[in-house]
Amino acid sequence: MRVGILGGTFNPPHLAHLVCAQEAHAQLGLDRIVLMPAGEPPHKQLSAGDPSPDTRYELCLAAVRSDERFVVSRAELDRPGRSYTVDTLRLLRERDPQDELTFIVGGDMAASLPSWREPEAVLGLATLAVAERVGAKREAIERELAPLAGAGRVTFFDMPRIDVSSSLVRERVAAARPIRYLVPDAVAEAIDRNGLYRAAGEVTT
Ligand SMILES: Nc1ncnc2c1ncn2[C@@H]1O[C@H](COP(=O)(O)OP(=O)(O)OP(=O)(O)O)[C@@H](O)[C@H]1O
Ligand SMILES: O=C(O)c1ccc[n+]([C@@H]2O[C@H](COP(=O)([O-])O)[C@@H](O)[C@H]2O)c1
Repeated sequence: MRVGILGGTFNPPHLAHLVCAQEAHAQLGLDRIVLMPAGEPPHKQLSAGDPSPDTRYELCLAAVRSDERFVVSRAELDRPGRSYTVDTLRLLRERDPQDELTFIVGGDMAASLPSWREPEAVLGLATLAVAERVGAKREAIERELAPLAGAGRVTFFDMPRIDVSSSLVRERVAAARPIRYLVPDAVAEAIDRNGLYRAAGEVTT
């Protein structure tokens, strides 16, 4: 099976995550997309008031509920410590050695691959599929990744530019502005029902 993995903090999942995954699914001929919420994001600091990993998992489930192309994995939530992608890919490879793995990232994340844990091992385990996103230029990303062994396993796909981020959604909720259409309805309902993001958290990077 050709499996695409969209890793993220999903704090919360939004429209651009789903469009990104959908375009990878369609353009790269993937059979299934796995949303992989990070238990402890390797490069991001969550703030104290942020929802728990389990709540972010529930938000991901709500986001993909009625779409049979998507599943949500608990692999990184059930593993203690920082959620390094290389560990996740090794686990998936061990579980299903026949699967062909594609790790999907937004262009902004792709350029940072050299600073990830064992970036060359990541490229040995999976194809890296990069969505082109505002501010992320293909040539700049290729230049950044060229020195890595396995750079030939980086592929690009197009997605409509969607200037939505989890930070934007959080800021809008904190400012009592509507988030309908920026996130799936079930996610907006869960955010509302659980009173998430009402107090502005410290900005994460
Ligand atoms: N608008 C977008 N267009 C394309 N890719 C995106 C977009 N938003 C997020 N992604 C990609 O989705 C993956 C998971 O992102 P993440 O969960 O960190 O969301 P985020 O919106 O970037 O979060 P935050 O605003 O909190 O930094 C990353 O690979 C990221 O590059
Ligand atoms: O493994 C690493 O060193 C590493 C460093 C930065 C990001 N990642 C992964 O990239 C994905 C997107 O990251 P983020 O910070 O946008 O949620 C997510 O699955 C992270 O675990 C992984």
